[in-house]
Amino acid sequence: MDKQQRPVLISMRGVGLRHGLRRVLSGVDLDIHRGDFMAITGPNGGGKTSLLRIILRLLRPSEGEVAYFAADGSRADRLDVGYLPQKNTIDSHFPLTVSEVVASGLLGCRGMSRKDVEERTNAILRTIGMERHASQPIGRLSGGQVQRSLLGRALISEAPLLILDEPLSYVDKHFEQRIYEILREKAGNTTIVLVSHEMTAIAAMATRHIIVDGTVHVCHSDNHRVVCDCG
Ligand SMILES: Nc1ncnc2c1ncn2[C@@H]1O[C@H](COP(=O)(O)OP(=O)(O)OP(=O)(O)O)[C@@H](O)[C@H]1O
Repeated sequence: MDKQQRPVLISMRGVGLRHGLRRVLSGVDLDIHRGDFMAITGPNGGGKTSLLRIILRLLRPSEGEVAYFAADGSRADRLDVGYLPQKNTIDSHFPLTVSEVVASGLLGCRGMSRKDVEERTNAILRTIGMERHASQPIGRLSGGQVQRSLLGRALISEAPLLILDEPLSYVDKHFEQRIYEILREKAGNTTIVLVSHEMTAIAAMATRHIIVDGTVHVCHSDNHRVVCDCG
């Protein structure tokens, strides 16, 4: 279905962000439609993570409005979302196992039995290739293994919206290919918003491309390929 016909999921109008005197984002007008695969790139410090955090309502914009919409077009208070943050916010001293970190992605899901949670967790551990590390404390993992675990946490609820901030960070080339497979499987039936500096493979999968450098530049051409950050 053409993007114009798909219902809007998230709408941003006149959104801006300041940190103290420093202006990070201004004049952001952006609609994210159901089923979009939106690839976001841009220079370091351009405001990509800030934009995602505003979309997630983890950060309040200094001006403008962010609205969520249900499938029938009515306003929604919240969205079910799987989120992979750019920065690993897990305290390495916190006594959590890989399984527990992955399963924590189900905390907002009601009505699941312990067995359901266990089965879903085991399935995701296989998806991210971390079955052998299931009982290992998260603090004793490599950077790439933590990243896989956090991706598992984002995927486990099978939320209709997936927001991934630099999912390719720390992972090896083999798992990078696995991430592309996962994204191909999800694309179409999940709305994906993904930030990356590595666009070669992702740009070919994405249905929309934007560059964030203090504001949002939407690339309209169907054949557009984002091959490098704008400088
Ligand atoms: N909590 C904060 N307090 C003050 N300034 C901040 C804060 N968080 C981010 N910034 C500033 O906001 C700007 C945008 O940061 P952001 O992390 O959104 O950029 P980015 O495009 O994701 O960068 P990168 O590509 O390096 O990950 C940067 O100049 C950063 O220093």
